[in-house]
Amino acid sequence: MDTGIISYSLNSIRYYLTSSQKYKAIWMFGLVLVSSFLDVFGLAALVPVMMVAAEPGGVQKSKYFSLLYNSLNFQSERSFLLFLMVGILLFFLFKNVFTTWVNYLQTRFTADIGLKIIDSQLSKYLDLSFWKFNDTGSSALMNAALQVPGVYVSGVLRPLFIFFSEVAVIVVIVISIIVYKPLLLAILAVVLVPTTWLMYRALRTRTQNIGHRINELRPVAFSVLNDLFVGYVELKLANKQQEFKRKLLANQGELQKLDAEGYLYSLLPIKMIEMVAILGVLTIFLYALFFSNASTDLIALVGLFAAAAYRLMPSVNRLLQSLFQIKQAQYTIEIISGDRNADFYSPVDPIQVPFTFEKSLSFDHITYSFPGAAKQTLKDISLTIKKGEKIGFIGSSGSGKTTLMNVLLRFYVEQSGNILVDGKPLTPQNLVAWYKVIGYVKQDTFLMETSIQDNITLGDATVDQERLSYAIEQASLTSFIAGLPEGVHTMIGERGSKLSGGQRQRIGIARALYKRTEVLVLDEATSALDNETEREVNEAINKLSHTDMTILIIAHRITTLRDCDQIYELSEGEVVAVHQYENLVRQIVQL
Ligand SMILES: Nc1ncnc2c1ncn2[C@@H]1O[C@H](COP(=O)(O)OP(=O)(O)OP(=O)(O)O)[C@@H](O)[C@H]1O
Repeated sequence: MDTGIISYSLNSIRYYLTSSQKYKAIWMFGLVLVSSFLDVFGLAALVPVMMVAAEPGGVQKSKYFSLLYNSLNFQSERSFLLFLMVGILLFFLFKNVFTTWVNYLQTRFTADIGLKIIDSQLSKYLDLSFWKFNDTGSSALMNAALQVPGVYVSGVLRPLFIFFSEVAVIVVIVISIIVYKPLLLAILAVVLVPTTWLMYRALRTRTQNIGHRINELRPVAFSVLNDLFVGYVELKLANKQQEFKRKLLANQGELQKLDAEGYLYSLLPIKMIEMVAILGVLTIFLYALFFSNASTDLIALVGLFAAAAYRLMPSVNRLLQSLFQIKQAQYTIEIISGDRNADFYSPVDPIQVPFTFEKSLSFDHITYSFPGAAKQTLKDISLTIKKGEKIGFIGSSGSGKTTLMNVLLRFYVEQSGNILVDGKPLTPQNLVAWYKVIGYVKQDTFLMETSIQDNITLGDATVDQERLSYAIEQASLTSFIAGLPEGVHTMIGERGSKLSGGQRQRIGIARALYKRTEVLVLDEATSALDNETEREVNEAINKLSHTDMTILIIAHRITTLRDCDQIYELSEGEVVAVHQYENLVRQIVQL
């Protein structure tokens, strides 16, 4: 009917199936067919048995039943009927056990594919280049990684099975009608095919649009909900919670409406088909009534038409419903097979070479501009840092400090120039080795809702206790942790809600130390830290100054840079000055 959407769906699955799974899919489809036939056969067998049972002496009148009766040597009609009833009961029992088993296998199979798609989606998104990752946003990614594969399984895979099994059932019915009465098929085709086709044409675009709109609305819901709960404090203080709640409710209201509309469309086909079938019956009747030469054959034909249409209708209905379901979930196919543009990804190169950092680290004529940006964010930056040095970076907001560090961390890749480690450029082939060397403590340290220990070790199953104690000590966390009832096993709350700002940053520092970071990038918090927090963080940085760690600090307060060997000042993506701490302080005092 619409080979487009069906072949599109099949192609999307093929990508995820191993060759053994492809065979399994065919085998599964065979089983689904058998269960559909059992369903049809069960109902078809019931009617003649009931008719024979209802009529005394009916067994002998029927050619097939009398044959069976005689060949099995039955002595009374009553025991034969009992035999038939038991047979039917056993058949239905078998049929239902069998179809349940097939349903189970089918759901297991589709769930396996669903899991594979989630896996592949996650791998895809974990390889996203950082700018594309930021561009897409976490709400959309969360939706595309979990929700979309779920909808794909229920909205594409399962309906595909239904579609094919109904096609097979319809084909069998049609063949039987051709054998039995070809004229009937012609009438059925004239009545049912255009209706079904028009019905599908009328609703398919609408249904597809509903799917797309639902897909637009879902990430927005995640995002607003996230704002509502993460921004609990700020939104409450600003008296904005109700406004955000209204936004979420408006979003959910539209979603519910679309859901209802989609549901309504799925109910329409059967009603329309029924109307047309009735119209067909009435037309033949009217023809018989008004053209008196119409034979009794015609009346019989009406009966047959009604019976055949009655059996075909549910199948055609399920077929249409499955197509609509796939149309509504078509966006999931677009998402899981889309975004394969190589520019969006920076996967880790499978060939990795070992690498050491012994002497120096250089930014060598680094230039970077964000995709689509008119201006360069970093303009020809060159500077060299010796191993073990502590280097500060200052400059007004937006001058490019974080971007420069992101190039060093390889989240952004320079358009020209190189990052040189001991004179050798960083390439995709030494990225894994580089990530072992470098650590990053962000302004808003990433914290998990777990214990202090798990936050420092990032959930290491076997913890190196000595390294952990060293990291805690160097990050000035010893006395704080000692004062906690459960020590390092104390839970820190969601995103570290039970910790102070300084404690959070120091956990980040401890994490870098536990990892045996050799080059640490420290982005000092811009948010107004109170004096105590500032003292705590400075104390930790101070301690680090006496290690052989190379430290690059983006500072917003001059005092943080007391132990720095050099301080680079950036302005509009360029290094405009290099300072020593004392000179800098003197300059500021003079100002
Ligand atoms: N993902 C991005 N896409 C486009 N432009 C960006 C992106 N991230 C940052 N920029 C722009 O690049 C410039 C440098 O930003 P950057 O974050 O490096 O500044 P910064 O010196 O670290 O500022 P701050 O001290 O406020 O953190 C800014 O003009 C910023 O708007």
